[in-house]
Amino acid sequence: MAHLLSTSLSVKISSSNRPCGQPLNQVRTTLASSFTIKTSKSPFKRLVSKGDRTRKSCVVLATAAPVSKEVSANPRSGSDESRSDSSKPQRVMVIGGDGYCGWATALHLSNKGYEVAIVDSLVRRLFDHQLGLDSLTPISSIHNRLRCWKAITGKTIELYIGDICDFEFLSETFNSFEPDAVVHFGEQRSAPYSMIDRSRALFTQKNNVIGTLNVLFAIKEFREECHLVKLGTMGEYGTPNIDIEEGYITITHNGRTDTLPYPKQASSFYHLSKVHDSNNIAFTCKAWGIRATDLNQGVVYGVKTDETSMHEQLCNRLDYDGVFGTALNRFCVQAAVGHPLTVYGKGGQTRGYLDIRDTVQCVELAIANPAKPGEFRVFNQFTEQFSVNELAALVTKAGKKLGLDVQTISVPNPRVEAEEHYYNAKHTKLIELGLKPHLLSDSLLDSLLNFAIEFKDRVDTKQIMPSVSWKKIGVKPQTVPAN
Ligand SMILES: O=S([O-])[O-]
Repeated sequence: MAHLLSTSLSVKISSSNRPCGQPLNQVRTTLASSFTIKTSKSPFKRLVSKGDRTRKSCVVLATAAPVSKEVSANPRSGSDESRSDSSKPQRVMVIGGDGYCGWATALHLSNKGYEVAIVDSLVRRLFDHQLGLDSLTPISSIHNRLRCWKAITGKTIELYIGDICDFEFLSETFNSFEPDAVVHFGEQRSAPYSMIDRSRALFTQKNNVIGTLNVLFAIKEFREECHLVKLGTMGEYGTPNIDIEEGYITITHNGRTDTLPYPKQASSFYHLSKVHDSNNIAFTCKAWGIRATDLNQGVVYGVKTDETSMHEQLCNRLDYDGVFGTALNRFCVQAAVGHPLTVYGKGGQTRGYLDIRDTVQCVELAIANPAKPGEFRVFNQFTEQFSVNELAALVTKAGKKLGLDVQTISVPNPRVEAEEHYYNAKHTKLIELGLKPHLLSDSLLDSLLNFAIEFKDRVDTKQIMPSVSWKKIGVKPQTVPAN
């Protein structure tokens, strides 16, 4: 692969691409350590020729010259023979395509024959640097990932590096790529991160809400037929003492009946940002005729997909820390290194879960079956419900089979949440569209545990315990985790 790595790259860094007021020179320094950057103000020359389409020239160029020639030869080719319906979207912009779900999704869609562009500010990698965290798995730079993908499959994924909160950048990106669908993963996605301190709470809500608003305005202004597939969260609903419906509930009140948005009871500044997004999207569907699907996703586990397993440079990230790590992934890594599984409080917290292979399948299904103009669809995107105690028991059992001595401890719950509660959430709409779930099985747990064992020398056990308390959030900037 070495020959693929030597091309020099030009990247536009948007001046607003800075979390928590970080000075631009710090961003440059961080990024410059991994690849060459040209930061001249003059318009960047695209290396990717766009054939017969005239496009603005000042967005990104992270694609290498030899790749671009092939792109220009067939700018709108969707190579998947199974997708013959020309009304289906062909060009998909994956915002946040360098992240955990975004990367797996971008590769999956590219493999399925969609023309894919990744839009990402790379701020997720910066969070790791700032908080002293790291993925269990070594991950390649986005540029090397894309070169590797091209080398293996012959498929090009375009790359636009910048911040969607910068509307000028987003407009250029939209006009350059001309998406038929936008999959929006580009949000700060950690509840604990949003509860670290005031500046992270503000960053989360500004980044998420304004980013989504900009996407809505970009669709209205430049691509009104474009279908927005937005990653929401099951956490928007909270844990009500009644069944959770998919987005809407029909209520009879004082003799009158209406179907209304399902009540939202978010439990962190992050979850609240998703509620605000849902409201903004619903409103613009009504007011402007935007077509949108809100995917209220459950907790994602797993790491491998068909595509990310093709080469080590395509490997996805796997977070096990107390800020970004998700429950089952964290437990598997804890079991692999002999750390007791950290159950928060009583462990009766129940949520919907899904395998990352189902995340990519669900997004594809949503794109292939778009919402109608003006429709705001909501799908609950998970396949099974588990309590934290149930997950701990499953990991203990699977660990035993591999000869691991797995213990569980209850740690004081850093969150404010019900630890024992009713939970029954509907999740039929994606199944109706054809989702074939990968349910949590012994073999998946085996493979996740073996994966964690393979990389266990990379584990920094200081990252494992929760370090962010919902109650202790304050205005003073916090440095975490400093256990
Ligand atoms: O890449 S993310 O979603 O942590």
